[in-house]
Amino acid sequence: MPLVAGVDSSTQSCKVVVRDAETGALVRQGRAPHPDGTEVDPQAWWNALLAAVDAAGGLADVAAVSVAGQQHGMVCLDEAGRVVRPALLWNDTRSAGAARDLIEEADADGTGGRFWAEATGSVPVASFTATKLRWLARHEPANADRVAAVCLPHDWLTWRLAGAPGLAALRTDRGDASGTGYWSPATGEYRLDLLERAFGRRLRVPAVLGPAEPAGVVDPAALGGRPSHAGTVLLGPGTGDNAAAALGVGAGPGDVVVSVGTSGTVFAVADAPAADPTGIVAGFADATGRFLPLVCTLNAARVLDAAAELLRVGLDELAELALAAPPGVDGLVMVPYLEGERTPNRPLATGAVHGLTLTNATAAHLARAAVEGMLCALADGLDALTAQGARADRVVLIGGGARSAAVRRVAPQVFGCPVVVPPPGEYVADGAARQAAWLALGGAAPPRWPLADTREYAADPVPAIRARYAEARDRTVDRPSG
Ligand SMILES: Nc1ncnc2c1ncn2[C@@H]1O[C@H](COP(=O)(O)OP(=O)(O)O)[C@@H](O)[C@H]1O
Ligand SMILES: O=C(CO)[C@@H](O)[C@H](O)COP(=O)(O)O
Repeated sequence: MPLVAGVDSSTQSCKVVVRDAETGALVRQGRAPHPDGTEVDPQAWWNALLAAVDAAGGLADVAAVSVAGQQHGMVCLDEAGRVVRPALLWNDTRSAGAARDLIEEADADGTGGRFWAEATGSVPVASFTATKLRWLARHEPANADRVAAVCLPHDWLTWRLAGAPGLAALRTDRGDASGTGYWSPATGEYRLDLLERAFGRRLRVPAVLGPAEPAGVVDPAALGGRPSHAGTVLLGPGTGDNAAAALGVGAGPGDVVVSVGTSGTVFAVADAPAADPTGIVAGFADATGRFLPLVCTLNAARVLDAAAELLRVGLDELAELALAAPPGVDGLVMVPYLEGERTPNRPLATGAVHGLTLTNATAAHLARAAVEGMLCALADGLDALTAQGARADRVVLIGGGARSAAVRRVAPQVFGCPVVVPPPGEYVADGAARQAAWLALGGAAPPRWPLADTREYAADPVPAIRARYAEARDRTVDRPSG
């Protein structure tokens, strides 16, 4: 029974699972926190990875390991492989102006969105790596001059596990490459002309591997003296966290996955690439050789964290409170743009509460307004995804926020379709482990791992919730600058 490991280096923490490669049975797991903030020294991710590996009982008995990670983050390396500056994360909005410039520069007659969607599958917003490179070139020229290579969080961690053997050894996969803004899911090729357009010159980028192509082997020295496997430990190509989650839950036709993590994401596996010129749906690639049209919001689980903090309750109590208020919250609406927003593209927006009255000024109403508002933003994403051709027979709900009983029960009312919730787990790390198992066992497809004990939540849709939300969303103003 070979064992494999999967890593999820996500925004808030690093999670490691060790599973049986053939059956998928969970053997052990561990986690370690990441620092707060939207720019992070990658060394903190490496330290957390080692701590999570230790908490998961080490890698001495695993045959292969794959790393999945938060998408888009800009990790810049100099010629010697040193990190040039802290990485700018997917939720750092300082490059919103750069995104706007890149779109405007693409075409004078206002069709820049179409240009980018056709070239890279997506229209750049501040999350995308290309916009961060433009920001760096314009705002930190001395740092920009030192950059020799750019890669993503999961690429860098995979490279560190391989012993950081020189820039030529950097590897990535289709899923994460598709979030850079300079790789085309449709052609499977880099668009280094677009990287040059963003940054002013070309940079070394990681080679893009196929779904089960090894990225190398783990360097025992990289693990800092921890016991290592007697044989070699294969390194998988890894992938972005959403592509890994699709693999982790085994998303099939008719499944739309909704992840309520730091980001809120709505995505499906597709046979053809997407190219949405409005930029609402990002046309990513998946981790099996197919495609992953995806909508991402900046505000998801942390909206619940903020509401709990505001009401001075824990997350379970917040859910109880929310479920004590009526659907539609007697007219109270929360527009949850606490970090600005990416979908819709409103980087300067702030959150707002609309419709406060003496009737609905209670803790329970506010708790439910937070849950409904966060889910309505995701429901807008679900509409956009189905408008692009995705079939939504059911929603598979995952991420830390899916642990909330209120999120699980309110979701079918807002989404208007049944919601399937797998047991609480680390589905991104599981997807990475399943990729590692694919490498370890070989074959044309990843091993079949059953998704046991899912629970279905059904409820009559309450269209008034979304109607009121849409009205409040469009009345929510941007933050004054300065
Ligand atoms: N019972 C719960 N109710 C609501 N939110 C929860 C609950 N448990 C965890 N969370 C939230 O889940 C989030 C972390 O989710 P996770 O999917 O691990 O995020 P990420 O992968 O982006 O780091 C945290 O913001 C945390 O507060
Ligand atoms: O930017 C995106 C997707 O485009 C985010 O989904 C990031 O990949 C961060 O993921 P989490 O840490 O929230 O899982």
